[in-house]
Amino acid sequence: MAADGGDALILGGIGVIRRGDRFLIRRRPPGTVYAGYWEFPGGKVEPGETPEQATVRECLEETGLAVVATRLRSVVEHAYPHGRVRLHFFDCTPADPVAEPAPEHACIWVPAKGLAGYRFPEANDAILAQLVAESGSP
Ligand SMILES: Nc1nc2c([nH]c(=O)n2[C@H]2C[C@H](O)[C@@H](COP(=O)(O)OP(=O)(O)OP(=O)(O)O)O2)c(=O)[nH]1
Repeated sequence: MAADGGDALILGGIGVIRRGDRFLIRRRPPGTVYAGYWEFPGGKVEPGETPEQATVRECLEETGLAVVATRLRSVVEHAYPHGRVRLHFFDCTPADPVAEPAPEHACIWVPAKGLAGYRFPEANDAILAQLVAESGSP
């Protein structure tokens, strides 16, 4: 982050949580970079964690849902004004097939085709296009 110097690489673990044909997204809270944008749950990798462990931890913290990371979808590097990020996007499924996110987290389930209606940080562009392509929409 910036406090470490502008050149520090921010390592992130992000969960692309899918149930059926829908994905779980949340609005970034006030006071964070890209506040008000939508995102996949996730966050910074802490010392001693793998990106996968960080993904599972952050998904639980930010949604209340325990998830299982099933596949590393991609690693995306992007230079933002606030710093360079390297984001590990993991495909995830909720550990409990009927559990719902805790209401206080204000998460929503959105089908792939609906994701274009939400504003995400730029590093997500390729992933969002992939999800739409995989959904088989015309
Ligand atoms: N969580 C998440 N972060 C994303 C996405 N796309 C994207 O570019 N980012 C960026 C924003 C941040 O620079 C970085 C993740 O940081 P974050 O601010 O969410 O991490 P955090 O929750 O650990 O943050 P904090 O505790 O320090 O506030 O990744 C996304 O889909 N989800």
